[in-house]
Amino acid sequence: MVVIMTSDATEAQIDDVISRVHRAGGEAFVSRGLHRTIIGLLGDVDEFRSLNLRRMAGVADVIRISTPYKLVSRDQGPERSTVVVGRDATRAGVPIGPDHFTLLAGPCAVESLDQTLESAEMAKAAGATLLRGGAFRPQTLPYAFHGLGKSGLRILAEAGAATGLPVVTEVTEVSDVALVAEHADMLQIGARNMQNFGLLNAVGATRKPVLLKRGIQATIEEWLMAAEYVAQRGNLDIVLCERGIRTFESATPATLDISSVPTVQRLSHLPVLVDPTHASGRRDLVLPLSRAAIAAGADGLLVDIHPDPESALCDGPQALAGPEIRELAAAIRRMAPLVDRQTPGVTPSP
Ligand SMILES: O=C[C@H](O)[C@H](O)COP(=O)(O)O
Ligand SMILES: C=C(OP(=O)(O)O)C(=O)O
Repeated sequence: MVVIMTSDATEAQIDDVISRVHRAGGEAFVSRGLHRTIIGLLGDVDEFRSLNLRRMAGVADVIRISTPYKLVSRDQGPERSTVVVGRDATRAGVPIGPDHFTLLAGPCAVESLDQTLESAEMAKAAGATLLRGGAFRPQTLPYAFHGLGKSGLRILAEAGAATGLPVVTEVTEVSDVALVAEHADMLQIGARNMQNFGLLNAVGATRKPVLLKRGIQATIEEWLMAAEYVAQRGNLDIVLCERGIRTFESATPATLDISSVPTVQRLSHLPVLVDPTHASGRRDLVLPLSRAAIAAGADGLLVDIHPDPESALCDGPQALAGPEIRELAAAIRRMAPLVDRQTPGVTPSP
């Protein structure tokens, strides 16, 4: 069962609901998003029914939800959520949600200040409104480049500040969450950590938006359950990212599950992006997959770019450079309006 609070509910009204639930022997998990606060209830449903929660001040609705994930379920309201990244006293932030098409781009790995700055400028010129780059990088091969760590975070933040783009980066360890949250506007949980429950709890306890990639072998339900962990810790600012799943097909590292986009949007109110670069591992497939993602109704794209992919320390074959980025920008410019999306970073065609 979930309690949906009105958009103007006060802290005292939220506390009253929690106290009433506790007195009935239940547990209450408060989750806060941009437009709504939801309280997930755990305990005896019949007991909760007798509490008349719907009549309490600040309560908009009380809903019984049949899915195993409650706070991220679409059952709790018809509206899809918008998550705003990088909002503070001086910046309006970047929306990711049903009205926009948001491009996140940057180098798969932060390698140096020059490379990151150049990538950030390329990303911005292509209409990206968020800079994504890796400082802590999980890799199958222990001898591969694992990122610059803390200095990579500083470089990314500097490139973000220089270009005015809020930054998104992966966190792989619970012990690094506070450090990464200090430097980044959005915390990425990579595919390999989608079911690292300690990490999900830790990012859920921050006030930073979370980008949750689908696990390589995860079903949609497992993915949404992972999102529920983040929400249950209080953070409803979650954006999902489809990045392909492992199938018998070996032509690409993963098979992009494009049907997950409308499926997730039917099951959950959370925004969903598509990452065509990690799914395909090949630059020539990024544009066609991006077009498919836009047409399928994705809320945005996450793509790797690099000023000189041949010299990239990792994932060069999938990184877009100058001409491909311009093609991608043109495709977004043409296609996003056809699916009723605004593209704030994209300059309209003359
Ligand atoms: O996902 C991490 C990197 O981008 C890289 O593609 C991972 O390579 P791996 O599949 O060999 O770990
Ligand atoms: C490593 C990445 O992707 P994934 O976790 O989807 O493999 C990434 O986005 O940098």
